[in-house]
Amino acid sequence: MKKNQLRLLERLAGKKSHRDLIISPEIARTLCELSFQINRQIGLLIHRSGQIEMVIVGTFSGLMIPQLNAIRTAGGRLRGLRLVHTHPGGEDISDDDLMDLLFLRLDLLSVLKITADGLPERLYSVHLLPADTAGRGWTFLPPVHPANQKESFEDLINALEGEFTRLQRARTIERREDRAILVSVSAEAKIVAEESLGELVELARSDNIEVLHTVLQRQRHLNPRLIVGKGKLAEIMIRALQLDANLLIFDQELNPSQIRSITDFTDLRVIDRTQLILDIFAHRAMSREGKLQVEMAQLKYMLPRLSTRDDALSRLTGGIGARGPGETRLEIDRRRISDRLARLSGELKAIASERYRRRSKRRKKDLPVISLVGYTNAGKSTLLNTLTHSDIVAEDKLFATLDPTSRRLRFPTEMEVIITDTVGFIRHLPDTLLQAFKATLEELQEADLLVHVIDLSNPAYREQMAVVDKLLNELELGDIPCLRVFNKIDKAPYPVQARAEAEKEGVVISAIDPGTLAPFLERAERMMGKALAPM
Ligand SMILES: Nc1nc2c(ncn2[C@@H]2O[C@H](COP(=O)(O)OP(=O)(O)OP(=O)(O)O)[C@@H](O)[C@H]2O)c(=O)[nH]1
Ligand SMILES: [Mg+2]
Repeated sequence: MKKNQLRLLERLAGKKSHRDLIISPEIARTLCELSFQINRQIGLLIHRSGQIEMVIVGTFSGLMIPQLNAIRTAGGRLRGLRLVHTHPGGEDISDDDLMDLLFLRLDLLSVLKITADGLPERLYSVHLLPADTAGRGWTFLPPVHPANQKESFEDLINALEGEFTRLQRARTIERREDRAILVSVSAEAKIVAEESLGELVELARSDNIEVLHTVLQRQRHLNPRLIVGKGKLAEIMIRALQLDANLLIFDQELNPSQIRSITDFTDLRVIDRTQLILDIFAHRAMSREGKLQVEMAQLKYMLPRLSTRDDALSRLTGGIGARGPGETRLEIDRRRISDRLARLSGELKAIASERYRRRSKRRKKDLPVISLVGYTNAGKSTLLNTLTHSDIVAEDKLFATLDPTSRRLRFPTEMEVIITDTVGFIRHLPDTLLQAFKATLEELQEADLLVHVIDLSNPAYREQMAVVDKLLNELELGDIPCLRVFNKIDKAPYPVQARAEAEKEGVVISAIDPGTLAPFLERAERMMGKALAPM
């Protein structure tokens, strides 16, 4: 580039364009002339006030827009910046341009086409819409010659911002909650993917997150970098903007580089299923042990993700300072986390041995133990409450119970047992969580009888049973006698069939109705008797 060209460019950077026009005709002309001479795209980022914030020189066919975080915004839903750039190649708005508009939430994006003698030919513009029309979240303005702009740009932007705000205000009654779009990208069968996404919705609700929209994308091959294709991601971003979402939750576990590349495109917080479950656990844990276990799981999840040098991480962790000069800060954090993990593991061991001591005491009294296990929300706590007239927390939320609770139970025949309630299982249970809760779950090995509670009213109850059976095996509990209890018969869609089916494998109850529990008590007692009989 020649010196005088460079000087012209530099001078552009200090200029102010007309605030009521997309671009001043004189500036458009200079831009076209220069772009024509150097045969590269040139772009201007113009603030809503008209101030030119940045001049970007690209290649013949492309323009790299740097991170915009540092540039002041105009305080609205849109970014307060418009991009006007030349296309020396002569094409109008391209797909890449559209992506920039969407991902950067620009006020507007324009392309200046250049004539054969290097003058402005037409200005092509596109902007986002507050609500989809004809299935699209953006619209094109009629092309005009820059010297012939009739419409007020300021009026256009004010109207757009006004509409965004109005729609959002109408939608937003309660603003304290997180507002999320849930995304599943899966190669699994449709029904499996749907069930899993449905469960993700329940998980989000259980964590007090408002679910605004769900996206199910089935793909045979997952995009390794972004998981979803770029076009799909763009669509999601528009929805997020229109619905005023602040959180994106993926049903699939995201690896560090995926989180990073997705957050490169958006300022939404991005988390995955595992983090959501960890978050629920973090909110629910009551006992000291539970809290330590959850913290351990969270740190373990975070550790491998610390190697990404990206502020995505600080969004991911909501606090841990990830960015520093070079790797130094990260290294320290990493070490600090390792230290903390070591301390946690020590404390947890101490608690476990204390529990072991208590347990041996209980053993001396020789009360047999029944442990309730099962998928989350199956009705374990409800059953324990009904059986023992207690009122431990049982609610229609996933993972209502985290801390194990024990109660005494007297059978009709006077046999006395201890009955314990445990944390529920779920498909894709994060491994870090399973590891962290292993100590508590190992207590299940002391059980004389496992009672596997199943929610018969859930269409996916067969899969849920399989998930629980698999986890029980993994925890080496497969050898303990197990009674299947099919619960919620009152709510089952086809009760007669369901009952016939279930009674082949276990007993059928409705935990909210004490009158239905007799077959369960009888069978449990018989199995206990057998289990306790001397060999
Ligand atoms: N209709 C009906 N609802 C039930 C029955 N048993 C439990 N529920 C409801 O199902 C929901 C979950 O019950 P919980 O007892 O909390 O389930 P849980 O297995 O302890 O769940 P987590 O602790 O989250 O793993 C609650 O809203 C219960 O009222 C039943 O037999 N019939
Ligand atoms: Mg429970």
